[in-house]
Amino acid sequence: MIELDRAGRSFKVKRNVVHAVRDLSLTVTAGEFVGCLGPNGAGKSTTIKMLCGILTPTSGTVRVAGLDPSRRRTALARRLGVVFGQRTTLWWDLPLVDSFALIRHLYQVDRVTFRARLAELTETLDLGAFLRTPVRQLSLGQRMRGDLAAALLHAPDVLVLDEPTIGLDVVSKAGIRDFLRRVNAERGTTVLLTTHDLGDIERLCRRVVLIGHGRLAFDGSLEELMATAPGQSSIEEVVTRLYTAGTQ
Ligand SMILES: Nc1ncnc2c1ncn2[C@@H]1O[C@H](COP(=O)(O)OP(=O)(O)OP(=O)(O)O)[C@@H](O)[C@H]1O
Repeated sequence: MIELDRAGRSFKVKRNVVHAVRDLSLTVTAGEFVGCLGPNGAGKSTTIKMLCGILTPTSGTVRVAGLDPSRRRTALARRLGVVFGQRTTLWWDLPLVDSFALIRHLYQVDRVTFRARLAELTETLDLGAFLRTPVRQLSLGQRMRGDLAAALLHAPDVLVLDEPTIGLDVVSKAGIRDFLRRVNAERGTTVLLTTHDLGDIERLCRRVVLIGHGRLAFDGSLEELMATAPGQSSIEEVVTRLYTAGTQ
């Protein structure tokens, strides 16, 4: 469902070249739930942007649902849902429900299907109390639930999330995690998420990949991740050890 084959992305900054992602090969199959970790500046967001077609790789290839994201953005949009925790895709001044109506038009979802999906998402994400509130007046937790609904209204096969729980309180985080678990288990949606919150990884991800200096530094199960540092009992300790052992 997601394939990166020796993908790389560099940026020219004045006279220097920044290699944000280098030689990254990764395959995520349909129905997987994969968490992506890495220190600040490791290349996670750049990778996500290549998966969405926002950035074109400068080397290697990227495929999502069999499509080249940067060349087939419109076709890909029907198969892919994206949430950036730090930036909303909703219309700031419009009531949430109006953003959803615009998304229905953009993705050409028929009215009956749209109504059924919106009702389901409103219930599972508990959106009812603020559907008519302008997005700019929503709390961060409410806005994130709105963004998740917006990303799923067209029932994509793949959901890519860049720090979806950033800034949320423990109860909001638990709600979002529970929702994501259900989306993956019940709809079979493939999920790739980046996070700095190790609770997201522990509670959601069967597979963990770690990016350091733009390269793949680890790919395996949570148990295999823990086994990289025998004697360390918490995921925080294991990840700290990996980050300080050359991935940053
Ligand atoms: N548009 C750009 N121009 C120049 N350099 C960039 C650009 N985008 C990213 N970079 C650089 O690429 C590297 C990887 O950045 P990226 O945002 O992918 O990291 P990240 O793993 O998502 O970090 P964080 O966890 O802090 O969000 C960094 O050194 C960053 O400064």
